[in-house]
Amino acid sequence: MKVELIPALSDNYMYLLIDPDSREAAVVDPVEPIKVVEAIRKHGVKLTTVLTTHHHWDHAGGNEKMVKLMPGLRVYGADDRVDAITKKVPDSHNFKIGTLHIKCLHTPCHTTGHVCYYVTKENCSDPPVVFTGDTLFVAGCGKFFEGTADQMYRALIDILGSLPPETRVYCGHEYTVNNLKFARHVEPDNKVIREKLAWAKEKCDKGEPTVPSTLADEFTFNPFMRVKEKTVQDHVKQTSPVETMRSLRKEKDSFRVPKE
Ligand SMILES: C[C@@H](O)C(=O)SC[C@H](NC(=O)CC[C@H](N)C(=O)O)C(=O)NCC(=O)O
Repeated sequence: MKVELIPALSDNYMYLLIDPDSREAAVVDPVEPIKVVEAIRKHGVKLTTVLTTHHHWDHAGGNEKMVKLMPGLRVYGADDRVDAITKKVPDSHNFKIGTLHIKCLHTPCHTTGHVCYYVTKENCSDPPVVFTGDTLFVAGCGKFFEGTADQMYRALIDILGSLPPETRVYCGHEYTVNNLKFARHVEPDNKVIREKLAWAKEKCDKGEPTVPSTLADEFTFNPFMRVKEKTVQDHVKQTSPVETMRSLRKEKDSFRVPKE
């Protein structure tokens, strides 16, 4: 399978997901539809589907225009607030884009109707991919606008954390440098965080994306995926992983990112 990353707005990512066998494609969170149409033309694929992670304008705000530009598109989401939605998916709902299998994973917390899309292809050596919207970022997670620490723990650790470790993570925003500065504040002695931060700064200086990461890597540098680690728990003076999640989010909500 192929994933084309399309930058949008100031720090959002849209993704074109292509099944190379059927040339059928889906787009994730097409907030700038004209850019999506250009990408479809470039790849010569047939766009059939919009995958919406959640209802926020910077993710679902292009759906109406996308459907006007390409009538007949199926628009998936898990929230009645998603613009132009045609299919409200239950948790674990499965469907296909050509020969690609898509599994909808409900991850309520950033918004109540947030959904991640997990994609696999049979008899294919490519690793699986997951589109995580504003649930999981590289080295961070979304704010708990409509949910709780228990829900984010379930989303990050129980649901996303039990996918295969090699799964590629495609998230909704480029926040990696700021997230890693917070991660370094939480675990100043974690060498992996410092190395990833140096790498991410270099990528951003060159105008290149830091996406995708892998789930295995997230467990090494993402404080919100590391809530079972003693170093992270000690930082927030907690001993339970869920309380650690709650304290980390509270601290990050008011964290002043150092300039450097
Ligand atoms: C409503 C819509 O705009 C969002 O929810 S965006 C996701 C949100 N982002 C921010 O609050 C801005 C972050 C800042 N620009 C940065 O670079 O970090 C969010 O959930 N962010 C997660 C976080 O940890 O800040």
